[in-house]
Amino acid sequence: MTSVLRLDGVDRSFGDRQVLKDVSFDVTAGRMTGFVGGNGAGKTTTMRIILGVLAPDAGQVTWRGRPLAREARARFGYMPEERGLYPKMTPREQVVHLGRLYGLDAAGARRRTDALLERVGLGERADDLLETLSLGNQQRAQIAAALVHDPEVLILDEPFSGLDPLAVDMVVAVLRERAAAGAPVLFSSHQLDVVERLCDDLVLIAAGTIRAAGAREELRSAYTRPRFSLVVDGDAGWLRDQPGVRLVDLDGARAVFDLDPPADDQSVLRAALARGPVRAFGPVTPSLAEIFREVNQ
Ligand SMILES: Nc1ncnc2c1ncn2[C@@H]1O[C@H](COP(=O)(O)OP(=O)(O)OP(=O)(O)O)[C@@H](O)[C@H]1O
Repeated sequence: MTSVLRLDGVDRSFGDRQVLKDVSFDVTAGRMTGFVGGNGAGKTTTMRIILGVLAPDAGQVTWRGRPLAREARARFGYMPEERGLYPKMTPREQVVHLGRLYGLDAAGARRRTDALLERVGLGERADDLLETLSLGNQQRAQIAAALVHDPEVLILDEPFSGLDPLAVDMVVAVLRERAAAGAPVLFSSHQLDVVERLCDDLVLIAAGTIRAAGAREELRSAYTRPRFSLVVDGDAGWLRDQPGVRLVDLDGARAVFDLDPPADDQSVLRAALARGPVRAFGPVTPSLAEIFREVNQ
């Protein structure tokens, strides 16, 4: 796996407030990287530094091992948090216009626009004024706009906000196609369930500091404790008296617990079976939401 975009020791302050502190992470070719953090954590600021809209106070952004230059940035696709479409234009005019700005010829821009608008499900609304479209449809147009020049990298600030579940699935599919074609995709989102489903790699930021970064599964296993869940028929309260069992949650017949050595899962399962039927038993993998809460503590 090749890291193509790298941030190295990036600091940034606004006035006397430092909002990014030693931010370093990699974005890898062909992978989707989810950039996750609470409100004001520094995601947009980081993305704007990657795009060259803001300069870092210290540190650098490198692209394929070299400081990121203007020409390389022209091949980036960016979807800013504050969406920037012209309300009096139609999606078709808007996307063709952006394609031309990126250097496509008129016929190429039109061809690409038609294909993209169809792909994002806006084919039938392509000639309506943007201001008459629902927010979700405007968002679809934004996504087409970010893709019109067939960018080498995609940097997307909250690409799923305002989308209904079907539209989320559509955008997920489009982004996956881009990643499979080799383009690294960095996207921020508050929708942790979507991030969990979509990303290959994760970068977790809190208060301007990177708290965790790496492959999703590695992060998950790093945060996995020997935690189990058990569902029985009766009351699972007897678990309180099992040596080595630390109850995390008990709700009648359902229990979630951690095990301290030397207790092991099989002995707990045997103890449960000795008391009656066991309906479910297994290890609990932490959700991204739980990991997120933990790194924000
Ligand atoms: N131009 C600016 N001037 C002053 N402060 C700023 C500026 N831009 C951002 N900030 C501050 O920097 C911090 C990080 O903001 P940023 O927009 O990067 O966070 P974020 O993670 O994108 O948040 P959200 O998820 O709420 O969009 C915030 O406290 C914000 O108020």
